Amino acid sequence: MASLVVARFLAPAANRTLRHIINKRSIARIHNYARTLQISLPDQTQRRLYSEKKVFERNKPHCNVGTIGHVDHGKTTLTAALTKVLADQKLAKLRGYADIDNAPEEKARGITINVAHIEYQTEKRHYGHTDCPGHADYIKNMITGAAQMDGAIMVVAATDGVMPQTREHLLLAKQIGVKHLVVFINKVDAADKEMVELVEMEIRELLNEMGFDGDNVPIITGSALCALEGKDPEIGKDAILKLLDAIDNYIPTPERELDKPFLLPIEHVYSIPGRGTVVTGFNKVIKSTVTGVEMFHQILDEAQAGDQLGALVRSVKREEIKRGMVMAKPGTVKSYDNIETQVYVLNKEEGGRSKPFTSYIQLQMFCRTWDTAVQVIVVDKEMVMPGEDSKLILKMVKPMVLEQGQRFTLRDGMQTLGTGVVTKVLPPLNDEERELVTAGKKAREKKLAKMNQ
Ligand SMILES: Nc1nc2c(ncn2[C@@H]2O[C@H](COP(=O)(O)OP(=O)(O)OP(=O)(O)O)[C@@H](O)[C@H]2O)c(=O)[nH]1
Ligand SMILES: [Mg+2]
Repeated sequence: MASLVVARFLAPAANRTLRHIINKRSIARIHNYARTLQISLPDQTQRRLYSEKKVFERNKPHCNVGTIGHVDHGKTTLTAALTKVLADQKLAKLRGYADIDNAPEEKARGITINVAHIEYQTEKRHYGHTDCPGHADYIKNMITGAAQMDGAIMVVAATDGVMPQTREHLLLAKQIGVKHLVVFINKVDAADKEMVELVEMEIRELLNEMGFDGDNVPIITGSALCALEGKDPEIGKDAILKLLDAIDNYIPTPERELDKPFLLPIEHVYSIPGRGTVVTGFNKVIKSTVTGVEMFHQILDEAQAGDQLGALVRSVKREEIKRGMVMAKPGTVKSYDNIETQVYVLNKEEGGRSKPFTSYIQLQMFCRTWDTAVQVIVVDKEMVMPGEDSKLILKMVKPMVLEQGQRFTLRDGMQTLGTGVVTKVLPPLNDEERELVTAGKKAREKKLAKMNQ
């Protein structure tokens, strides 16, 4: 029966009617049928599908980058400008500013709230680009966005220079594991030359201070707005081309760990394919099968580590899956609620708190795409001062999928408190400990007072 369907699908592949009805879904279906039946599609059909750009062609290395930096410095404008300049070379589809910041609240407030994923290519590589929000209220989204980057594009407006989230984003990116970055000094149309030079010096100093190679990180100056509006090519289009060149050459193509078991932190619920995959997290294990994989709405023959993957999963309701869960090969991941960590606590200048803290402070822990409340136990000392590196035990309100060596961020309300790495997983919390972790503030204080008597 199934083969009949395929035969019907393929036979008229050469005629125009089919070309019109070919859409993403029918192509996926054709591919999946073909795969299930272990037949290869005729060349002609393959070519047709590819020529319609509906199937992802893995003919260049893939690299994940993205824009970070202080609010209003021009990250989204730059993202749009990158697609514009590359669209002229047929290496991208133009994505306008309003198309990237497309949520009603983003439009109304003129700021980015959610990260946006964009794709483009250069001659050298295929890029997934994540445009992050700069506003301090949306650092949470920035952390998730940056966690996917192999390299970052730090945007600094020449009119403002280094601002609080310039520092905070740099520090977070570094701690999350983004080792390489290039800098774009934007809005040079609105600043004089001296100002631009000063800002460049300031950035190099900051980069060195934060442990990046400040003397050698490429810094490109230009105007994203001019590039987007097709004005003043010297600071517009040419600057964007220079930036792309710096990205191509300064951010190395990452070595992907292709031999490790499949693991996909879920960012959006949508759909993806694979075989025998499990969606897990939040104490809940859902078994399912991945029936198709795609990247940027194009079908993949095969997904790899590092892809911006979309997976179609069979018979799982949308409401059952949430951001923060992970998809993984059965039996390869575990969740924990008690861990030992090494944490660097930010000082005030780095956007951290000004006062020390002691055991039993409740914080929010951010990791991959999830976040959860944790209770902190300070080990080996009374209290932790801002700017200190400390061993902390974190007791989590709910078990989360994690592993030793994993990096995370700790936040206290709207403030980033520190960043760290999981050094050891500890035995699960007992009932008493769990009660203390999940209790409200008053009940916790009461319990602690009793314990100390
Ligand atoms: N003069 C000038 N203005 C620019 C330039 N690039 C961006 N802008 C303006 O700066 C403002 C902020 O730009 P966005 O691209 O939204 O900034 P952003 O960094 O994405 O902001 P958030 O995502 O909210 O942090 C907009 O009004 C842009 O038009 C530029 O090169 N020159
Ligand atoms: Mg933006």
